[in-house]
Amino acid sequence: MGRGDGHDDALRRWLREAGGWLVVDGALGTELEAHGADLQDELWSARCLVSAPHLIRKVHLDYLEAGANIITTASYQATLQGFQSRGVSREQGEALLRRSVQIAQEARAIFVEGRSKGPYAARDEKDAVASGARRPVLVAASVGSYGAYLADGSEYTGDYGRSVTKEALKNFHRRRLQVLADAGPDLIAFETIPNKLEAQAYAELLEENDIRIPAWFSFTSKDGASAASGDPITECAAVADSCRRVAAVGINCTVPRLINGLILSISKVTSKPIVVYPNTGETYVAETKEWVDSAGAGAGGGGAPGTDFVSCVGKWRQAGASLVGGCCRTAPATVRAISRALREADAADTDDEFPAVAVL
Ligand SMILES: C[S+](C)CC[C@H](N)C(=O)O
Ligand SMILES: N[C@@H](CCS)C(=O)O
Ligand SMILES: [Zn+2]
Repeated sequence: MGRGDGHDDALRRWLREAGGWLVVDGALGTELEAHGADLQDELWSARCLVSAPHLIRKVHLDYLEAGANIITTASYQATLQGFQSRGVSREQGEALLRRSVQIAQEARAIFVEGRSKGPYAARDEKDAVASGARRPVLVAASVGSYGAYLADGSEYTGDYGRSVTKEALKNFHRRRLQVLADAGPDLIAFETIPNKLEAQAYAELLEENDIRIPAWFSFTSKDGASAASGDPITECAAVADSCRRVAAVGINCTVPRLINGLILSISKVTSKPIVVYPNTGETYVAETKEWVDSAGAGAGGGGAPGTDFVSCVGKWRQAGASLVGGCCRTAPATVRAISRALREADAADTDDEFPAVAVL
């Protein structure tokens, strides 16, 4: 198992300073939708970079207030090629990518400013660290997979067809990745990766473009043993493990019941931190861009997404996850509950170390 030689140190340091775990935010796209944004569009959430940047900032802020340490930008489905097919020039497209990072940075600035003045402002730095009030607040630039750009749900199948080679994937992502990295995020989140080929393309791009911002690789799975394409999850995670630029490896937008087994499999091939942020367990129907419950019925559109999986967070932490959040259809309430569950898992751990002794 590879150990990073510097590129993953920042994330390990943030984790150490935070006491071992960090809370990732919840869904961005579906939460924008819950606030009334229309994502029935090939650009999906990236559409809001033009139509509703204020709403993106609000959702980021809601997650920070709910306890997220990491907010993920609205660039998941923002690609130069996607923008171009809508008549957006290359320059304007690059500006929108940079804007996605700026919006998250603005939300962080507003949050940090409020935190230092609010009623719970810690009296000094020592108090602040002890109370968790100074946990890091980080911006992760989202890079959605090629399948996200295709807008046909293929981030959940990994079926890109034979003509899509590793070189083609590298060419597709290269400039977008560079623009996002140059915008100065703290992390780069390669999300919803459905196959090994795309992970290999990302790993090579990180090296070739000398991207020094710590990245995480996060895969989707439908069966708990492999990435969505059928490539064994251990092989996919091994690609991430062997790239010194990758700071964490994990799973997102996958049903909660598969997460524990996937953490255990990933931990067999890497000692890098493990990130998990499942969806609510509903299924995405690409044709209608809607979510249905496991029985195939409509998932209730704007209804409050569940926080059901939160009872598993302690178990996931024990299995080896150190970054935990939510993906599609989760909400700030989910993140608040995750944050509480992680604190409780810590407390339970401490109780184990110092068992109560009735009689001395
Ligand atoms: C994470 S999925 C729900 C994003 C939307 C998808 N790429 C589509 O355009 O249909
Ligand atoms: N960060 C993205 C992931 C979609 S699978 C979002 O939450 O919209
Ligand atoms: Zn998702």
